[in-house]
Amino acid sequence: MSPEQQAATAVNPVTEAGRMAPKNYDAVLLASFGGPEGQEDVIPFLRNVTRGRGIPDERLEEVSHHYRANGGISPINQQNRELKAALEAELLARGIELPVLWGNRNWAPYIPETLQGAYDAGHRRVLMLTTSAYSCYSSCRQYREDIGMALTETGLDGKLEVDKVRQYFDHPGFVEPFVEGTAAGLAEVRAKLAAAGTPDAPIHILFATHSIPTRDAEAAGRSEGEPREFEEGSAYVAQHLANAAAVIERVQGESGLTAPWSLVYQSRSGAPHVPWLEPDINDAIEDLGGQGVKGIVIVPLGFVSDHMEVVWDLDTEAMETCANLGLAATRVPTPGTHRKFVDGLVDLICERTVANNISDRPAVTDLGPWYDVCRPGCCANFRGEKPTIAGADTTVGTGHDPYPSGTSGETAQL
Ligand SMILES: CC1=C(CCC(=O)O)c2cc3nc(cc4[nH]c(cc5[nH]c(cc1n2)c(C)c5CCC(=O)O)c(CCC(=O)O)c4C)C(CCC(=O)O)=C3C
Ligand SMILES: [Fe+2]
Repeated sequence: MSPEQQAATAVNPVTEAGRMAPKNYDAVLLASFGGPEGQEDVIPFLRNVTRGRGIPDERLEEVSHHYRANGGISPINQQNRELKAALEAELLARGIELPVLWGNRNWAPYIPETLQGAYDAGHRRVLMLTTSAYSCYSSCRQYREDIGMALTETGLDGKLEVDKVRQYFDHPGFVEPFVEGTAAGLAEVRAKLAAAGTPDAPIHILFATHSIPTRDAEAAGRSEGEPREFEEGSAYVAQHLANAAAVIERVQGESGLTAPWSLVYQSRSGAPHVPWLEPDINDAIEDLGGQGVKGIVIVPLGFVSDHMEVVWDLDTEAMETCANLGLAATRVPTPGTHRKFVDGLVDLICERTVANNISDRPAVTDLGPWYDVCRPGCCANFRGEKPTIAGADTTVGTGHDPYPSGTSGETAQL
């Protein structure tokens, strides 16, 4: 460990394994992407999303139609209101007194306003839970930066402590809804093929996730100077592959159903000359059709709720590709507010809290359980470093942690 890292762990109660000792949090922050709630919101929302990200205007124009076709409304905000209510209900049922606050990256309620409101209401120690399960810049570091910048902007750095729940891609609460959905999806497509008089026709399972630039994929979940190697050179890809294999194994074990599978990508953005993860789901469907596959089960393994990227890119576009090729197809639900997912998220909160602490940290792949505190340099932002929380090398949020290393914070005063 470098002297800098040693200094960082001396002020952060973080163990070697990237764990943070349980604390007495006084609020949970449900942090999400945000989405437009009417036609007049579409363009301002897209500007917020793409600020400084080098997305061509043609792509924005195209994406605006996805929202416009839905009345200018993204389903994501309502889904988060429902998730917030479900989390509150489960916390209450377990007798845990933690309010759930909600803040978004790209639309109201915005994260800085939520944090200011939290502070004004007397909260001092907040645990952030995001609606992103995997490791990459967009799904992990960007949220850490959003908090880092919000604390700096509001002048709350050093006054309000914010930590983050680990990336939960392989938590059973996230995975099990996909297991149920995939088993049901396989049965459904098999039944459709049987009804068409081809009961034994081949089916293929496509695990779908968001494409990201290959440079971001390579930097995902990677610590500076760390020897850990990931499949296909990317923690983002490796996490999806391992999770898909875990889903397949469980589906077979529980239902006896199985089919060949592959990991595919969707929602590619950015300039055409910049390489992003491939293959695109629509290209994959065409290839499979050409190889004689007759049924497709789409599992949106990269996503937490049935938001626009799911209802447009999968339910509209990918399903249309299947229909054009005469393939029987279905799209499996995302975890959304599935009982097991909500329970799992509350378990993840309990991993971090002194009251109702859960010391067992389940993970269905051998990549996890992922880190509570990101290692130095993890998921690099190639456009320049920003203040971040929840990293071993960060200087905001927990950088001002008043607890000595390894203590629970139970008796500490703020
Ligand atoms: C990995 C990942 C997730 C999964 C993790 C997670 O769930 O968070 C995700 C989710 C989402 N992405 C969403 C929407 C958009 N993403 C965009 C652009 C981008 N996404 C990227 C990555 C991801 N995105 C990237 C690398 C870009 C390029 C710009 C940049 O480098 O930052 C754009 C701009 C237009 C375009 O280029 O498509 C939009 C509108 C919505 C909201 C949907 C709704 O409204 O219901 C959600 C949940
Ligand atoms: Fe996105």
